[in-house]
Amino acid sequence: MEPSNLNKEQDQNSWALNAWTLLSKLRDQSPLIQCITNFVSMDLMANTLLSAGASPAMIHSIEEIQDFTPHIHALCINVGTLSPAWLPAMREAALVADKAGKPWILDPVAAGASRFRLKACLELVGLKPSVIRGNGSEIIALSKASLGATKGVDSSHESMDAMEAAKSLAQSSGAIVAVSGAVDIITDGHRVVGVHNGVSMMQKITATGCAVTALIAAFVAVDPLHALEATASALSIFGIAGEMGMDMAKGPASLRMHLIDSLYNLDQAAVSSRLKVSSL
Ligand SMILES: Nc1ncnc2c1ncn2[C@@H]1O[C@H](COP(=O)(O)OP(=O)(O)OP(=O)(O)O)[C@@H](O)[C@H]1O
Ligand SMILES: Cc1ncsc1CCO
Ligand SMILES: [Mg+2]
Repeated sequence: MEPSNLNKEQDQNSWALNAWTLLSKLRDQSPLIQCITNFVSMDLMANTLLSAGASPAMIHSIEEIQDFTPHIHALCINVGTLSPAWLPAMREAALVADKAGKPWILDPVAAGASRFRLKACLELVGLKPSVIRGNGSEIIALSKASLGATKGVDSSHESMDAMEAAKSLAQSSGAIVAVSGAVDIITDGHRVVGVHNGVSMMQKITATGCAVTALIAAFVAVDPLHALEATASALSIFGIAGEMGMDMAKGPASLRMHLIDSLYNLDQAAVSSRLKVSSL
């Protein structure tokens, strides 16, 4: 084998081992993940976290944050069905999590769809999320701080179109930035990693992006000092569950069910043989 191919294979093996180790830790530790999320995603997000081994809590009232948030292991904030009443609770939870040293992850759903949403997302970016995960259009809007040609919550860009936007957002915010798509891109502003798992039918199930953001929160909860690796691992594990689910599915509705079952049943052999991560 060519030395460069040998290096790639060793790299792949070490990514697979790391992803499996993190999933095993998650199953052992069952981290408590607070989710302040949109009405559409609550069910899929909670079930994704449960099937991976984490403990979800959809607690979003501002009255509960001072008591509850210090006890969590990570926080996921998703602006999907944002209204002015929700924003103070999001701010407060991000501040309390940060003060308690708990990682928090931002999903800037449809960031470029309106001025209200963009301003809210930019303000949340300023509250030091560990990771920002969006689709191509969301990351481009956030990085340029401008409204975009929008299809609402769906992306009108390929993830690769958002490569430079992702790097620049990571550098300006200090967060790890992940862009989902056919290839998921994960960057700290310097290093860029690509995850080549998943199936395109996942885009036909609403809130798969929201669900994988929450899964990233759970992975970062068990390895907070390596947020880039934890983020890439979560995206590859979710993608592998999608691939295995697709082998049994007849369409989006049954894929949703089989994806959750595959995530729950995932073993080391499947992770080792299917995981595809590369440096970009
Ligand atoms: N073409 C594709 N091929 C393989 N996997 C894909 C493809 N597009 C998206 N995915 C996977 O589907 C999941 C959701 O990504 P997507 O980019 O659709 O998020 P999103 O637009 O934020 O979704 P939502 O807003 O509905 O939550 C990710 O795990 C991603 O890797
Ligand atoms: C469809 C939809 N609308 C607002 S949030 C959401 C879920 C996917 O992001
Ligand atoms: Mg989304």
